[in-house]
Amino acid sequence: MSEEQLKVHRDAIDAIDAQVLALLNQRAQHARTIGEIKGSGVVYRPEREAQVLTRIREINQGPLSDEAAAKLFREVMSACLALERPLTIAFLGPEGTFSQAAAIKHFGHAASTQACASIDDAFRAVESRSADYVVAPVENSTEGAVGRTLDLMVNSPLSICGEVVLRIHHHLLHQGPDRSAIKRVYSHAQSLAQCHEWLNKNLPADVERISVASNAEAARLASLDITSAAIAGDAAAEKFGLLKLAENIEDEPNNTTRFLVLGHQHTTASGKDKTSLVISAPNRPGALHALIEPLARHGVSMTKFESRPSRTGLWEYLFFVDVEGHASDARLTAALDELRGTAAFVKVLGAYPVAVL
Ligand SMILES: O=C(O)C(=O)C[C@]1(C(=O)O)C=C[C@@H](O)C=C1
Repeated sequence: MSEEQLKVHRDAIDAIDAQVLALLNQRAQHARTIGEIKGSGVVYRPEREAQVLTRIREINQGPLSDEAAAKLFREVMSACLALERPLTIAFLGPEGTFSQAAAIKHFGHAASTQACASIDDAFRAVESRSADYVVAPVENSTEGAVGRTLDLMVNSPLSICGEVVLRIHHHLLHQGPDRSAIKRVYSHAQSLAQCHEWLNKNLPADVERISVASNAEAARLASLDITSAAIAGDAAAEKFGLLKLAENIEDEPNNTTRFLVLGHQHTTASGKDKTSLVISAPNRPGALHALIEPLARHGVSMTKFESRPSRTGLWEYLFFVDVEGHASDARLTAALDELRGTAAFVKVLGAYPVAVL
């Protein structure tokens, strides 16, 4: 292609960029006015964001993929929302964790992220209103439930207002290119478990595996010592300037973590929602069946069922249940009313849009 031909297309791109920018600023102006109408009310509207992103995917005609188009609009909405009021999102730190990556995936880059020392601290930051929302891991496709997040939700005044699904890729990170220098590998216990087979096959048996509070902490430790390596993701590799000696070492190629977004608001229906509940049954035969039966009878589909010891009585259990639909849907309201009559304890943890990205 000649320089002249390139110029024709670059001039066209310059002209289009000017139009796109003018339109984006018009959009931002509307968002700013919406912010004024909302006044001191809640600015972040997860149901509306889900509708905007879903519509973008539907009307996209390419050549951009639906995913790429939705990601661009994710950032556009993030910048528009920041004009109404910038948001602060608490996550399990330090900087560079998958929780931070999930927070940015969901809220875009215009939101500020606030690293917390534990999932408990991240909940507390929002409960005390020093942050607006918390993004907390709740389940991993290989390792199962994140018990601490489930336990915290039982007593927290916060409600779930969104979910984020993140593909997790782990890498072996090290300061230099020489794998034989490695005497120990640091990572979060869940990540060590998710890469267990790879470690068995690819590192000598005497290389110690040490679990630490987070993958980012593991990367920080590896950046201080040539005999240490870490298992962590891209963000941690970048932050601590480490080399990827092996990429995508997770045993399960579809390794995915689901995170929940919690805040002080109740989300209205978006058209494609989920509701999360925690319920407990009296300790007698058939009690569990009695809990589930009203859901089935009212045609409510369950997408998750997880049990946890209740911590209040020996051999008593709490059941974490996700169902399709919004808590305000007629079928769900009827099922919930019946459940409240039979279960020892029922709490709606939140009703929220199904993840679009
Ligand atoms: O529709 C709104 O309520 C807006 O504030 C606008 C907008 C957007 O940019 O589209 C921005 C933030 C909200 O979370 C949802 C949507």
